[in-house]
Amino acid sequence: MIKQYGWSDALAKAFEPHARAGHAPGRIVAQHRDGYQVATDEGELRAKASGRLMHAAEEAEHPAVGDWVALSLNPTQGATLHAILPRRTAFVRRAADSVQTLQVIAANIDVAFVVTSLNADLNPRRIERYLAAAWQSGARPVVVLTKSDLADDPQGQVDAIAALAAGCPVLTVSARQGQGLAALLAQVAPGETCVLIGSSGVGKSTLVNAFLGEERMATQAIRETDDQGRHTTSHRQLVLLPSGGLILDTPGIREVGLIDAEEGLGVVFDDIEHLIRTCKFNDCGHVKEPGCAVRGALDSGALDPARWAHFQKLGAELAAVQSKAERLANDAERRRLAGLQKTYRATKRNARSGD
Ligand SMILES: Nc1nc2c(ncn2[C@@H]2O[C@H](COP(=O)(O)OP(=O)(O)OP(=O)(O)O)[C@@H](O)[C@H]2O)c(=O)[nH]1
Ligand SMILES: [Zn+2]
Repeated sequence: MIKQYGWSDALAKAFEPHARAGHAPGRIVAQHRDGYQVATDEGELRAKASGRLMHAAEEAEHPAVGDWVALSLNPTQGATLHAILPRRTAFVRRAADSVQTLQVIAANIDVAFVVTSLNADLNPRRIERYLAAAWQSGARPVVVLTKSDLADDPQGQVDAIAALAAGCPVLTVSARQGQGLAALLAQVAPGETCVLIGSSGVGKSTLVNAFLGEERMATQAIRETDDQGRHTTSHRQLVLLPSGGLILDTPGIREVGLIDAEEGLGVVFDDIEHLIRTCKFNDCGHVKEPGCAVRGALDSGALDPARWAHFQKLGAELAAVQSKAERLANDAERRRLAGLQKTYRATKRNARSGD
C-alpha cells in the first residue's frame, strides 16, 4: 500500500528509530481543520498530531500534506502522529500574519508543473516567479503551456519560454483534444508526486481531471464520521494517478508564488540578495573580488552552488526576455502610431477633398 505512495528504502532507513518505538509509517493525504487523513499499510486513517507536534515552536515543524509520518494506531482513540520524517523537498510560504514564520504547504514534491495558458499573454515575470518557487522547493520544474488547441503558433511561444526556463522541459498540452497528456504524465515516475502551480484560469483543474480520468470522484472522496457521529465527505488532497505517481492539489499549492508576487526574485532568493548586499563592493561581480560574500558562502558550503547557478541564470535570462519584450512592445507601439498617422492624414485628405 504505502509503496504506491512513494515509500522507499531511504525512507525505511530514516524510519528505523520510529519502527523500534512501535510506530507505523504513513503519508498525509489530506489535512482538515480537526486532523489529518493518513495512508498507511492498514488503509487510510484519521489521525491527530501529538501534543508535542502541535506545540512545535516553528510552523514549519507542523505536519503538512505530503509528509511522511510516524504514527501510533490506537483502536479506541484513533491514530496519533508523533514525528515527521525529514522532508526531501518542501513548498513553504510566509504565514499571513508574520514575515518570520514559514509554513509548509506541501512536502516531498518531486515534480512541479508550472502551468500557463497559450491563449494568455506571455508573462515572463509570472513564469519566473513560479519557476523560482519550484526551484526553491527542491522539486523539478516542468513548464506546461495549456490550451494548445487555441494557439496559432504554439512553437513560437514554446521557444520564447524555453529561453527563460533555464533548461527545464517546456511541454504543450490540450486537455480538450487530449494532446500532450501522455508526455506530461511521463514526467512523473511511479511513486513520485507532482503539483500544478499557476494562475487562475490557466486550466489546472481541467488537467487534474484529465490526469485522473473517470476515476476522479471515486478516488477523491473521503467518507468519514466526525466526532459527533455525523457522516461527512471531504476531499483527498494527495491522490494516486492511474498512470502511477501521485498528484497533490490544494488551493495553497496552486497559489504558491503569488504571495511573493510583487517582490519577485528578491524574495524567493532573499538569502542570496542578502549576501549580495554584504559584498564589499557595490558592483561586485561575485567572481574573485575581495570581500565577496557570495564567494565566501559558496566556499564555506553555506550557499548551494546549484541554487546560485539558478539565481544567475534566471536573472540573466529574465533580463534578456524583458528587453526583448520591451523591444517588441516598442515596435508594436511604433506601428500603432504610424497607423494612426496614416489614418489621420487620410481623414484630413478626405476632409479637404470634401470641401
Ligand atoms: N480550449 C481549451 N480550453 C481549456 C482547456 N483546458 C481548460 N480549458 C478551459 O479553461 C477554463 C479554465 O480552466 P480551469 O481548469 O478551471 O482553470 P484553473 O487553472 O483550474 O483555474 P482555477 O480553478 O481558478 O485555479 C475553463 O473554461 C476550461 O474549460 C483546453 O485544453 N483547451
Ligand atoms: Zn560578491
